[in-house]
Amino acid sequence: MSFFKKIFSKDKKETLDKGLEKSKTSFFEKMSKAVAGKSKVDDDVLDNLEEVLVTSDVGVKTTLKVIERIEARVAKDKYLGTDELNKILREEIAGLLSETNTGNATEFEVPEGTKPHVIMVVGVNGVGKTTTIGKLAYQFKKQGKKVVLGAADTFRAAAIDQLQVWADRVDIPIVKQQMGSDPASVAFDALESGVNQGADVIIIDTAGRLHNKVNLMNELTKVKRVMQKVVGDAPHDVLLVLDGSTGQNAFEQAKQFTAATEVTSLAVTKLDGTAKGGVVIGISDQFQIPVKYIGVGEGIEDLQVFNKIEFVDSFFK
Ligand SMILES: Nc1nc2c(ncn2[C@@H]2O[C@H](COP(=O)(O)OP(=O)(O)OP(=O)(O)O)[C@@H](O)[C@H]2O)c(=O)[nH]1
Repeated sequence: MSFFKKIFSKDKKETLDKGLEKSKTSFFEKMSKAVAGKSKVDDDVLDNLEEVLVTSDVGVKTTLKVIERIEARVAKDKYLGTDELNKILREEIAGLLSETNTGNATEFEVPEGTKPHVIMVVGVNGVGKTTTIGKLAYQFKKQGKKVVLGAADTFRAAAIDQLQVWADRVDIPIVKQQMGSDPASVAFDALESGVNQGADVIIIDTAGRLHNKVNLMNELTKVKRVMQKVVGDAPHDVLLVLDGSTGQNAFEQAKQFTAATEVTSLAVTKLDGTAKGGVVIGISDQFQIPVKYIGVGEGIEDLQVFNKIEFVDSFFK
């Protein structure tokens, strides 16, 4: 491992540890109550643990799987001390998540052979969509890639303005039209401009109004169809951005969006400001779609590639 990589990994770990602080404090407080006065993991402790996991936003289905695994260990080991519970949780949750072949990445990367690589970003207003696009663009630019943004969230002027702010900050071109114009037309222009400029990555921001699923579906389908007139197999990635601080609501949004369009990856933001970080464990267990990125702060460097082992290590440390 190079010196640079070592430094980077340390920074990444520190940011992750700090970002998950609220979730961890809340989790460990609940855990110490759950095992108070007990030295052995018994049925009472397991009941309490179940409640801790559910109230930490891990989600009921995933919680039940974790409890089942711990029950199996209790049955096998006969005596399991409560002082070992964190370590066991860490092992069992890592084991559970490793059954899905996703969330193993350690670097921001664009697959070989798709140039331009087109990422269509979806998600409701306020979840951190624009910020995630900006941070992602910054990471790709840092790798020397040519990035172009497309402001196809034309529903609100603020969305276009905010994306412009990020384009300026990262110093990359943006393709936009007036508020209210056809999102598909903006996406078309952005792809055409990106292709002409020899872009490696084109990131398209889209509006996500959930109040009408049929409209949302139609709009996203149209944007995709029009993009394909320029780049036949676009979009290569449909990234759904979810606000981690909304806990179970993020689950609901994931369900609704995946029903409206084919989502290929997830970003879970705002994990730093919340005690609901456990939601990432449930989401990565329950959706067949990989969590690719997590937002652990407002700074430009605070979007991380999600790695389930690093995450679980940080969470249960
Ligand atoms: N603490 C924290 N704040 C974040 C993170 N990601 C985004 N935010 C903040 O969340 C707020 C909303 O982010 P935007 O990127 O504007 O959200 P959006 O989904 O694009 O919303 P609109 O532009 O309003 O449609 C901003 O204040 C961001 O700074 C994160 O990982 N951590």
